[in-house]
Amino acid sequence: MLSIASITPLHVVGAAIATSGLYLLGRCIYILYLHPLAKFPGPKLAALSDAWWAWMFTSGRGAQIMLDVHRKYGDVVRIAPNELSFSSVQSYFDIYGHAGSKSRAEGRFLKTEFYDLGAPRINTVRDPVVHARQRKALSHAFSAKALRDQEDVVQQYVDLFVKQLTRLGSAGKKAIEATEAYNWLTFDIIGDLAFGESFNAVADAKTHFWIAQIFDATQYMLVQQVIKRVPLLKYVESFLVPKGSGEKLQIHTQLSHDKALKRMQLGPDLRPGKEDFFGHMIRKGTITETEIAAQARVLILAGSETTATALSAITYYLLRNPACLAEVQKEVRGRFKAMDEITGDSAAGLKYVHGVIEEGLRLSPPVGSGLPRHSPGAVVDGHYVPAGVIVTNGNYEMARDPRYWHDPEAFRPERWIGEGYHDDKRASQPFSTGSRGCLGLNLAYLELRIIVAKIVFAFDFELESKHLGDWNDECKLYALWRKPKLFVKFHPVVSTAN
Ligand code: HEM
Repeated sequence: MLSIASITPLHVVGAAIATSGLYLLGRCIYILYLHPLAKFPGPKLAALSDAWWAWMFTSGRGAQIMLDVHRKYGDVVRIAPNELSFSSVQSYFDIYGHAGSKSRAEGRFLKTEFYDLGAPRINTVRDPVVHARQRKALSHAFSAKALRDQEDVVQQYVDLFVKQLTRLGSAGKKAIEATEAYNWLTFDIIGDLAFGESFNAVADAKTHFWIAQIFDATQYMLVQQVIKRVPLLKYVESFLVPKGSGEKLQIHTQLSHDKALKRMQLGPDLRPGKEDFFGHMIRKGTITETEIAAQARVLILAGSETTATALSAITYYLLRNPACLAEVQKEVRGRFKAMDEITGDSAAGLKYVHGVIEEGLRLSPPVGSGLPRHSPGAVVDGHYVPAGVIVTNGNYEMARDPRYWHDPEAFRPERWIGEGYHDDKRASQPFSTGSRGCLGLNLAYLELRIIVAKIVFAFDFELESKHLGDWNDECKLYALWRKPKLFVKFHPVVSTAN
């Protein structure tokens, strides 16, 4: 027996270690066997600590890792002590579809604190009442009339883009890096609709300084969210974010304010009688310069990067599937005699183009991560999920699930035509669904249809990056997809001089 007098510092340290060890052991036993989520399968490390989730999220391979864990563990996987990932059509609609059908916050799956990224804006605001107000105010910019008005802007930049592809590519002799070129185009379109002035990226054939900040700035913001959940990562932050990305975020924020101020000064009617993103609110005096800056940043990123990512994937898949490229060329060139016949309406009738777009969005969804929500205490696909548990349902996994898709890894535009292969098309949700689903969906389809139809009409494509591996393996997911270089020769088949 030890007497008090004989207790040494070593004894104290030993006792402290033993107590901590017992506590940790007790906690592990609780988390693995007694916790309300203990019955759900998943990697043991994920159940024990947020570290597994942080690794998955910051690895650049998050989408593929989630695909693998669902293949291994099934439809419901515990990916953190207090988080479940689902992967079924039923769970997708249980989680994201709910919000649309309920008028009060109660019973809804609301966005989690992961979305707390500075001033609350349309895609990050968590309070459902504030969100509904913001969405209603912005919805004018996405009405059917606004969309018709916006088509002129889209057409103007697409036509310039087609000319630039001919010029820069010396009529097909030189390869063009398509992922960057698509960014010029989609950022110019959205920049014009948001700020009333182009970034001039297509005209200058150069990524605008403001846009160049976005990728690193977004990665930086997301890593800060991961650090909030796993504070120890602060010590290795420099390995998780590109150098200087914190400063880039500041520059980007400042530039947004400058552009927003200019937009306010331009007044409501940028193009008389035609809607842009903010004219309606400026006219009614319901938006301030700071709010324009915040919303514009979101709209520009949400509306450009996504569409450019879809176009890059579509181009890759067409080049890797020559029979599909020939089929889409046949459809477009058979339907139109001149470029100016290609409009939002006329392109909407192109079934194969529709299939090509949907298939690109299915195989390479531009929003690649699961969208986290808090369970209100509800049943998801037959499983009761206690209140406060974080849930996601990855679209990436669902869109490659053989239960829903015939030959899921294959690019088959024809699956979207008529009965197709009898796939369950609800299993591809690139725009999400419900009250937090994409507000710009119709604008995105308008752009994609016009751009795909026009470039297929105007050019034969030739892949210069011949050694590129599988597109999704080459892309890295850091909130946004960092895409590989995709060098393409665009051979003009019609005159694009005028
Ligand atoms: C292919 C193109 C696009 C894809 C795949 C896409 C996808 C998505 C997805 C998945 C969400 C839900 C995000 C979440 O829950 O966290 C979303 C939200 C949103 N998107 Fe898109 N998007 C695209 C284009 C656009 C365009 C062109 C705009 C307009 C400029 C836009 C504006 C928005 C807005 C404002 C939200 C937030 C909606 C809300 O929370 O009420 N998106 N988008």
